[in-house]
Amino acid sequence: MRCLDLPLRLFAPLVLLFFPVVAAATSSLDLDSGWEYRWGDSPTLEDGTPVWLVTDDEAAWQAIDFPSNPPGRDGNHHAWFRITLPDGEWRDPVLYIYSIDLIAQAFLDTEPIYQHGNFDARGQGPFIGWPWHVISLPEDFGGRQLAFRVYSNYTDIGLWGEVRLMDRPEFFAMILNRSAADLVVSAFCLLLALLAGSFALIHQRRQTFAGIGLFSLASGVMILAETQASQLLLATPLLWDYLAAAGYYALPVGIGLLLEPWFTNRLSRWIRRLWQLHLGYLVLALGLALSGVINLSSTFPVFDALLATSLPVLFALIAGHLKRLNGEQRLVIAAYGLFALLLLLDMAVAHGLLPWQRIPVSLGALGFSLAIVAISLRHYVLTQRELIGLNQRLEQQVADRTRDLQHMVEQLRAFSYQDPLTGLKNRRHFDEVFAHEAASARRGGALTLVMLDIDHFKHFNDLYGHDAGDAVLTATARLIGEHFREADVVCRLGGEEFVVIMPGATAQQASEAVERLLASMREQSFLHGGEALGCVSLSCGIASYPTHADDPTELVRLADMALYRAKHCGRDRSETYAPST
Ligand SMILES: Nc1nc2c(ncn2[C@@H]2O[C@H](COP(=O)(O)OP(=O)(O)OP(=O)(O)O)[C@@H](O)[C@H]2O)c(=O)[nH]1
Repeated sequence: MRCLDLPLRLFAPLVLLFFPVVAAATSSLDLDSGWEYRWGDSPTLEDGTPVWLVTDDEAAWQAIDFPSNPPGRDGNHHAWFRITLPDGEWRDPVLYIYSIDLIAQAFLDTEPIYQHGNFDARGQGPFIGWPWHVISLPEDFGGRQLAFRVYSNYTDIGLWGEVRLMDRPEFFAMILNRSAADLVVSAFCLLLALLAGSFALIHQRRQTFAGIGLFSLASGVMILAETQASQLLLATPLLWDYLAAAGYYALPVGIGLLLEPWFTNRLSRWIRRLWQLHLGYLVLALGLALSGVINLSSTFPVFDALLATSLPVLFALIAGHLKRLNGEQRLVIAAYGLFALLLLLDMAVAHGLLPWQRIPVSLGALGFSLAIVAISLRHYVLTQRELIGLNQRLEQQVADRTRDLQHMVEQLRAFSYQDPLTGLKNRRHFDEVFAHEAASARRGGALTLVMLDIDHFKHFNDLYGHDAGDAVLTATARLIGEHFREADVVCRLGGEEFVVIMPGATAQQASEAVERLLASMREQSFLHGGEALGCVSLSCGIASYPTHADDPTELVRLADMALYRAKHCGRDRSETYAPST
């Protein structure tokens, strides 16, 4: 789990496609042959120089290709490795090592030149992380002996991964080039984690988003922590290893959270148990390591064994139920399958089951994140389409409702101008139409107003009752309407009083119409409930513009005066306004 780069032969084309910067070339020399090892720890001379660096006990040293895990460990926690450095032309040379299990001292001939970790009096010390190392060398190192004193109570002992001679600028370029892709992937995963985490807080499918969020966070943190450039950002190797462990251990928890709701009872219970087991291990292992009970390094092999078991179990469990899942869910499982495969390969390299090579674990994380993003984008497009459809339906509904509302408003408006008993227009309508006709008459034209009032209506009501009075009002209104022109506007002013606006009519024309109406009234026999109601008469007052008034608005008052005169003169008659009245 300590290596994240690419097995170049397999993945180089893919990586070049995504991350061309990774392919920058470096010239360097791998020290992967010519080593010797010796089990145990060297005694020291009085000045502290290890005896094994100065004595010539050649038989005690054994040849080994790479300074790691020599045969016959037999419970040994100490080993020494040495090599005679080759000649070469270097400018500011360094020795790059990735990495050391677990702590070590380096000597050039007898001179101590580097130390990783602290050795106590017994030559032991705690795990302080798995960083890469860069050891400065003098330019004349050719032919000199480089030796490592190593302590490890871990499964591996010695140097690990790569041991390479190079110039310092090339070393920096290599670190940056190797890290660029991982930094991008890590940022991508962390961004996805942030988005999924936010959705988990507000969305209904909380567990799904929590699973995606945790998985992305775990991958992002793990990749960032294992990226070689992280050590340049913050030289705290143990902290980075804790973060890498936390991310690594949390991966199966995240995927378990995501997968659990996709399956039914029994299967989902098994998935829950698996992720809970991993969560338990995460808390226990990191808790014990942080509290100093165990070394963080010792938690990795146990987790690797746990994951190597739980991964096949998980895939075996879900394999038979894939048909029930939809395409998106299968895509997520396929992406996780690829990621899991890379994790297992990386694990195999870390435990020496496969030769040293860089496994593109970050590519697995990228694939998973891209699958999630692709699914999210698809959902976004579908939601957008639904929204557009919904919007159109909504607009249609709003248009329908607006039309209904307008119709209602028109109806209400009509009602507000109508007298409900007689069906004639009411006083409000009269006021508006009269104002309009008066203005129009003022611009040139005649206008006549006729006021009509039923005679002794109070008495009538008293005699026949209010309902009979209503029937007479309705019949009278109809009769009035029948005796005037289309252009005339008949309104009920209130009570038993009516008015007729006659645009363009003279007083004479109005008088003739009124006389015909009065004659009809006299002949009209009113009925109510089958009962004859006797005669009802009308009194009328007429005033005309410009004959009787300088201003048309005067007509209301003048017609009213004429009506008063008609009443006064005995009712059942019509009077035209005369100035003397
Ligand atoms: N049935 C009925 N009666 C109404 C209505 N509106 C007003 N009235 C009655 O009409 C009568 C009007 O009486 P008055 O103003 O004294 O006039 P009148 O009795 O007709 O006397 P003159 O106008 O002088 O001939 C009152 O008794 C009102 O109650 C209505 O909508 N229906």
